[in-house]
Amino acid sequence: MASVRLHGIKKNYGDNPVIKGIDLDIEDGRFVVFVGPSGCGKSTLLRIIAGLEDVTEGELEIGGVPSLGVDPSKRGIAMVFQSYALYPHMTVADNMGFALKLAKVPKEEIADRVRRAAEILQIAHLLERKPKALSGGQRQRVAIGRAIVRKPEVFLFDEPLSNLDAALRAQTRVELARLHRELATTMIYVTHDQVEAMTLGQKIVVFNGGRIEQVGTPFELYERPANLFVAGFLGSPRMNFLEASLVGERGAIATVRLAGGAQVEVAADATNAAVGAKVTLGVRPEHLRLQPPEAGEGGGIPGTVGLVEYLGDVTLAYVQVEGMPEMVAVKCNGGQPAPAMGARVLLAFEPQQAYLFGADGAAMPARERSARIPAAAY
Ligand SMILES: Nc1ncnc2c1ncn2[C@@H]1O[C@H](COP(=O)(O)OP(=O)(O)OP(=O)(O)O)[C@@H](O)[C@H]1O
Repeated sequence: MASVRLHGIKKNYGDNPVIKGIDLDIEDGRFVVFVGPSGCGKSTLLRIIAGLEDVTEGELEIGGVPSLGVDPSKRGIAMVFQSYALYPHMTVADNMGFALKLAKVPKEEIADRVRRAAEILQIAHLLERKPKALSGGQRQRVAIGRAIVRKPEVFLFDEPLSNLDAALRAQTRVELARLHRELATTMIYVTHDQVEAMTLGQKIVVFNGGRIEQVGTPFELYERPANLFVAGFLGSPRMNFLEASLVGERGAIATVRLAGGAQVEVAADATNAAVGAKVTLGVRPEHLRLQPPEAGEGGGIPGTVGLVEYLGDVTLAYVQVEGMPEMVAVKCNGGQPAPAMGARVLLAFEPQQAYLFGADGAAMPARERSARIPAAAY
């Protein structure tokens, strides 16, 4: 097991800066997920840790040892790729033991380590098969087994589940979490799938454009996104954003006016923003309630139901906000009657469940929400 420390890491491909200064501490034994949109540099960073890419600038320590320039085979890491990269002419057992054979580990020990890894992954009955006689999920387990037998200090996973169908992805996700509990080894996992990130990561690192947007537990990132990017990245459908201007603030409750004219309250400390400042109101689809328009007393955002999607457990209603171009997504409990298309409604929400972002995209702090963060995560 080992910690991983990145300091001031930059990487250019020619004139193109793809990693723009990364500082990150990964504690020993943690499961850390790198997540972000395509092209944000997360795979490049993983490959830098693995020693498959040079850096332009910066420092890397694995287990407290400066590791840039150290040969990949000497870094104590094992990497599992999206393409399983198994040797087709070798049996599962030979595939799993191949790196040990190259390292001249005695035969009996190789057989022993392969057998133990195969038991952990429940593929002991497949050891004599060739890869072509395996399903995609089984091949992926062999690829993971090949990493386990090397007893690495750090596992690196680069989108290992993307070639599996949805059901198998879900099952393998659960197995990876179990594997991490059993081995208690540091694992760094790259994905663009927010469900994988939320379910596997003890710590999630959200990347965008070669930079880190936020680091936190799944709970922290979902409940307390630092900015518009993180707020919009995690959650499906994503958080609704509505342009607004600040009317005033009292006792950490801000009042904002939407471009369409509606005035609503948000639990946010807007004392650093001027009255009239442009802000963005953010509300997650599950925090909105559809009310009849005559319920207007308590305030709300008037609109018209433009589209209804019945998904079984939930129904999604998309509401066209009055006087604004935006459609707002609302998650309605599947047990409730579906709202009618074309119905006029008021969108209501609790001030504590909404967010306010300044003109620079940063979230304004909210005392009430912070209090809901549990002390110990995971
Ligand atoms: N060998 C290379 N030469 C030049 N540019 C590269 C090279 N490898 C990656 N890039 C560029 O670096 C950027 C980051 O790529 P990277 O693969 O790290 O992104 P990613 O976040 O992992 O995306 P994806 O999820 O699509 O794999 C991209 O713009 C990519 O085009």
